[in-house]
Amino acid sequence: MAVATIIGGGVIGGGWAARFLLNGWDVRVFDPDPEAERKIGEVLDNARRSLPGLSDVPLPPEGRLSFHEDLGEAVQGAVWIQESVPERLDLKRRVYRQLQEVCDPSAIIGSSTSGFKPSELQEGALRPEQIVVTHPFNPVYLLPLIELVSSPANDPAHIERAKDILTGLGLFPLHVKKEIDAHIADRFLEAVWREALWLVKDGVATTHEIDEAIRMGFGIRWAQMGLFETYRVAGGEAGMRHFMAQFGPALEWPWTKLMDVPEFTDELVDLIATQSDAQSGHHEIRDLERIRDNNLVGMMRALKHQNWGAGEVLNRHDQRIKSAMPGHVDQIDDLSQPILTLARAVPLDWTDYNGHMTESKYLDAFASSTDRFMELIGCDADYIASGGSYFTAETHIRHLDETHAGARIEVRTQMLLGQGKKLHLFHRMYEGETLLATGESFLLHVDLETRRPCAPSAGIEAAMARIGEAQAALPYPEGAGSAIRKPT
Ligand SMILES: NC(=O)C1=CN([C@@H]2O[C@H](COP(=O)(O)OP(=O)(O)OC[C@H]3O[C@@H](n4cnc5c(N)ncnc54)[C@H](O)[C@@H]3O)[C@@H](O)[C@H]2O)C=CC1
Ligand SMILES: C[N+](C)(C)CC(=O)CC(=O)[O-]
Repeated sequence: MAVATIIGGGVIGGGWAARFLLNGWDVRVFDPDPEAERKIGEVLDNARRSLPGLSDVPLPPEGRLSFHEDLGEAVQGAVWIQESVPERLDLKRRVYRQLQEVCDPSAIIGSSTSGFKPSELQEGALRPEQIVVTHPFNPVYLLPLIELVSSPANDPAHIERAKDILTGLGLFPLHVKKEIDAHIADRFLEAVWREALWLVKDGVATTHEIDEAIRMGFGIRWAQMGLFETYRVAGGEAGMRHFMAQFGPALEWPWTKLMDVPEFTDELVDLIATQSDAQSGHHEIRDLERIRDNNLVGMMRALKHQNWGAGEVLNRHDQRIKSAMPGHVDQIDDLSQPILTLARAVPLDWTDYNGHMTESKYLDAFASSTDRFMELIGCDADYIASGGSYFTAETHIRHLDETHAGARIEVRTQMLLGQGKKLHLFHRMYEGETLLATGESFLLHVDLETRRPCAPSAGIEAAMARIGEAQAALPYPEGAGSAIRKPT
C-alpha cells in the first residue's frame, strides 16, 4: 500500500488526507495541534459521504490513517509528502529542512501554498529539486484542480511522476511552468476579492448581495466553461473577435480601473464579518460544508453526464479503474455464483427527503447492472454500433431495506434465462451482507435497424450458454416472478 504523509492537518491537510485515504493510500499525519485528529475525523466524515459517490465504479478499499508525534516515523516509506502548514515562508522552509533530514530523497514533497513560488520554497533546502508546489482547492477531496508549479530546479521526471500520482488520485494537475506569485487561479480570486472589498467598503453591496451576484449568474457559468469559452459564446456567431471588438474598449472605462487595494482596516474587517454573520451565521461551518458538498456533487455529476470539464476528468478516472476489471465473462474464473455487476458508493444526489436512497435510483443502479451484464456477454459498445442490442421489456423492483449517501453497495446478477432473443436477469443489491433490494428484468435482443426482436450473435449465445450452465445449480431466487398482489 502506498504511503502519503500529511504535514499540517488543518482545513487543507485534512482534505488531502481524505483524498489519499479514499483512493486507497495509507495516510500518516504530523501536526502538533492536539485537536488535529478530531478535525480530520470531521473532514473525513464529510468526504466519505461525498467523494466515493462521484465515481460510478468502486474506489479501492480505504487506506489506514495514523497520527504521529515523531516526524521521522511519520515520513517513513512515504512516496508523497504534502506540506499544508500555515502560509508563512519561514515556517515552510523550516519544515522542509526538518523533513529532508528524515525523508526518502525520492519522495515528492508537495506544498499547498496559495501564493509562494517554488523557487522561494526551495531556497535553503537540502534538496531543492524535491520540492514542488501542488496547490489544491477547498474541498480537496472533491475539486480536481491542482496547480502543479515547478521551478528550473525540478527534474522533469520528478514532475511527470507527480502528475501521474495526482492523476491516479482523480485529480487534474495543471502544470504551471512559469512561476508567478499566487500561481494562476488565486490571481483571479484575489482580483475578485479586491473588487468585493471595495464594494462592501463603499457601501455599494453587502456580502449577501455580492454572493447573489456571483452564484445566480456568472459563477454557474464559470464552473463549466471558464472565462474565454464563455466570452467566445457571448460574441455570438462572430465569436471572440467580435466579443473583443465590442467589449475590449471597456478596459478604458472607469469601472475597470479599480487596481488599488482598499486598506484592510479593523473597521472594514468588522463590517465584512458582521455582514457575513448576518448572512450565514445561522449555519454551523460543518453544515455549510455539507451544503457545499451536496451542491458540488450534484453539479459535478451533471458535468459527468455531459463528459465536460471536471466531468470529463471524473469519467477518465472511472475508466482507469474500470480498465482493471474483467471485460468479458471469459475472464471471470467462477461463474457458478451470481456475477458482480455493480459496486459503487451511493452518491449524494441519489438521496431524497426521507434521507435515504430514492426509489428511481434503484432502477438506475439495476439498469447499470444490466448494462454491465450485457457488456460481459459481448453486447458492448462495438457490438451495439454494429446494429444489435437489448431492449428491456419488463422490470420488477422490491425494496427490502434502506441505504444512505456514501454507503458502498454491490449488485450481483443471476441469469434466469439466456437463450435466443430472450434474457431474464435477477439482480440482488447488497450493502455488506444486507440485502437491500432485488431487481428483475426481462430483455429482448433487437436489431437496431428494424427495431424488431432477433437472435443475438453466436458469441453472445455462447457466453449466455456458459453462464447458464455454470449457474444451473443455483436455486430459483425467492421473489423472482412475483408481482404486487391484489389485497384480500
Ligand atoms: N484554506 C484554504 O482555502 C486554502 C489553503 N491553502 C494553503 O494550505 C496551507 C494550509 O492552510 P490551511 O489548511 O487553511 O491552514 P490551517 O490553519 O487550517 O491548518 C494549518 C495546520 O498546520 C499545523 N501546523 C502548524 N505548524 C506546523 C508544523 N510545524 N508542522 C506540522 N503542522 C503544523 C497547524 O496545527 C494546523 O493544523 C497554506 O499554505 C494555505 O495557503 C491552499 C488552498 C486553499
Ligand atoms: C484563500 N486562498 C487564497 C487560500 C484560496 C486558495 O488558495 C484556493 C481556494 O481553495 O480557494
